[in-house]
Amino acid sequence: MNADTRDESPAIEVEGLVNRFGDFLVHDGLDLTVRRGEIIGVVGGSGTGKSVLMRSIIGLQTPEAGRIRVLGRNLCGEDAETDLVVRERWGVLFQGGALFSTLTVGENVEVPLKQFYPDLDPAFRAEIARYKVMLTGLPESAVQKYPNELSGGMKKRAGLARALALDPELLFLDEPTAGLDPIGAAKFDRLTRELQETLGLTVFLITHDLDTLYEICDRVAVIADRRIIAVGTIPELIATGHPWIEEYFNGPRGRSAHATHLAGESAA
Ligand SMILES: Nc1ncnc2c1ncn2[C@@H]1O[C@H](COP(=O)(O)OP(=O)(O)OP(=O)(O)O)[C@@H](O)[C@H]1O
Repeated sequence: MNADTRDESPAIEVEGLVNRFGDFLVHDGLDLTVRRGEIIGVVGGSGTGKSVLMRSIIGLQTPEAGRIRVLGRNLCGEDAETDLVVRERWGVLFQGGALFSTLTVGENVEVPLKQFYPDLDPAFRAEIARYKVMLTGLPESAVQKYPNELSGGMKKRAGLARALALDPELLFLDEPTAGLDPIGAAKFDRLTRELQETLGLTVFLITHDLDTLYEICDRVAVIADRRIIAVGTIPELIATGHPWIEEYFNGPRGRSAHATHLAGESAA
């Protein structure tokens, strides 16, 4: 365990974030703190800037203004550090998996290993990749398969294996259950929770999936009006009385997800 891991500072701190595309202001003074070791769900209407927020945090989008600290390092703002070693400490599962179609699953998982550890023995690198693939519940045979030979759920797992390649402390998941059937989605939720617990991960999870929010998120952050308007447990969010939050969680789908969650709790 290194010094930064023992550091008790939040996993992610975003302050005063501003993002704009032309005249379109996406974020205007957005603040968010993610605690170490939590699964935080990020929700909001379509186009409210959830993915742009994630892209800002992982350095794929340069904000117009604001400060971003990840695992105690300043990534953005006047005092930004240029040493980007922190990038090794997170893994990202993009929407759709974003796998390289011409590489096998194993080779896809090897990509970050090659990038960050170019001198690693190829056989050892392949062995790490195989282990990561199996960690996500895929059969060993999946290592040699190409993305177009996999189902949607398997592709997500393969993308997750690649996100775990560097033993990250922080995992970013952008709509991981989108496009999965309800059983596949529930399995993926359980996998996320198991990995978070066993590997001690902090998880930043963008989702529209109410079941995911109820089943595995410790807290939920809501984006509306270009900011995070509330962060908390689902009961805490509902208690804010904000009309969008009220409609989101107390609408038919929200009530159904809550009922499923309660049924699962009483069966356990
Ligand atoms: N590179 C870009 N250039 C121009 N506009 C962009 C760019 N990236 C995002 N946007 C716009 O910023 C807004 C926020 O996009 P973003 O993808 O973050 O939304 P989102 O909340 O993740 O939406 P969804 O839930 O539909 O995935 C959208 O209106 C989008 O069209």
